[in-house]
Amino acid sequence: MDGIPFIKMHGLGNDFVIIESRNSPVEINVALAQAIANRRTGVGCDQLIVLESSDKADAFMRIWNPDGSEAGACGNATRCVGALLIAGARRNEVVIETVSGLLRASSAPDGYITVDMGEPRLDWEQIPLARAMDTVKLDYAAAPGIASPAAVSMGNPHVVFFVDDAESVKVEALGPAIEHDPLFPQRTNVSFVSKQQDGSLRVVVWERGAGRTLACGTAACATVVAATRRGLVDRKAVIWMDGGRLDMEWRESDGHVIMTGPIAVAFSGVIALPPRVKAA
Ligand SMILES: N[C@H](CCC[C@H](N)C(=O)O)C(=O)O
Repeated sequence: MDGIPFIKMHGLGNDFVIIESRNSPVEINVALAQAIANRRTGVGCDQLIVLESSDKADAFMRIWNPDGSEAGACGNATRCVGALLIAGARRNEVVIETVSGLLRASSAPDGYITVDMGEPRLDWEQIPLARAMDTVKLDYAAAPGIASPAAVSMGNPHVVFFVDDAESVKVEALGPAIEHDPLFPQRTNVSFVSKQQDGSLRVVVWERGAGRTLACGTAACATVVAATRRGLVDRKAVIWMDGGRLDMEWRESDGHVIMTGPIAVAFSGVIALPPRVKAA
């Protein structure tokens, strides 16, 4: 039976099916992406990642959400792909091309991976928003006490709400309405953030096209940028997501957002394709 080999990896529980398509191209379409990502009838993942050939990087990383939409960035997956490419290339740093630009991944102590996620996009048209607004504090309210968020793009749209207690936000109730609000023409990822006693930031995420996830790397990037712009942190932050910790910096020297965190391999396998049934 025909099949597509894959490896399942995750970063803090944000999990990915990764398909190698650089040598023998694998044709993925919306229906196949949805089928693979389906947690009941497929392999199941938060994003499907397809590695394609690139003439300016070690690989081009294509990112599919479980709803079949393509995403412009995926921080935790970039760490996982970085680890795979570093192992294969026997180098400590690799370059990954995405639709949003070139990202550099490098090995860090304790088997962690550091990714330079590039510069945030901060203009309302770059998020994008449907109308001109100050992205430090949007003129937008989602619910009582859930208002005036910041907006940041890391190559994908993020809206960041600062709240008293992120863990008490009803994410599944609020997430879909915010994701689909007409203010966000390309929908948006949604983060709820609260500052903790020790100065770290607790972040709970509703992802565009994926729903609630245990972690989201680009949300962590958007959060450190938004929190710095709002005066809550000074460019560096320890971010605690449901799945664990990310160490973040919005670097002053070049304005790039740097993320460091763990990755893990779960298993590998083959996605079985339906037998080619010949028409009678
Ligand atoms: N899990 C990913 C984000 C996926 C973003 C995707 N949901 C979108 O439509 O932008 C991360 O670690 O950054």
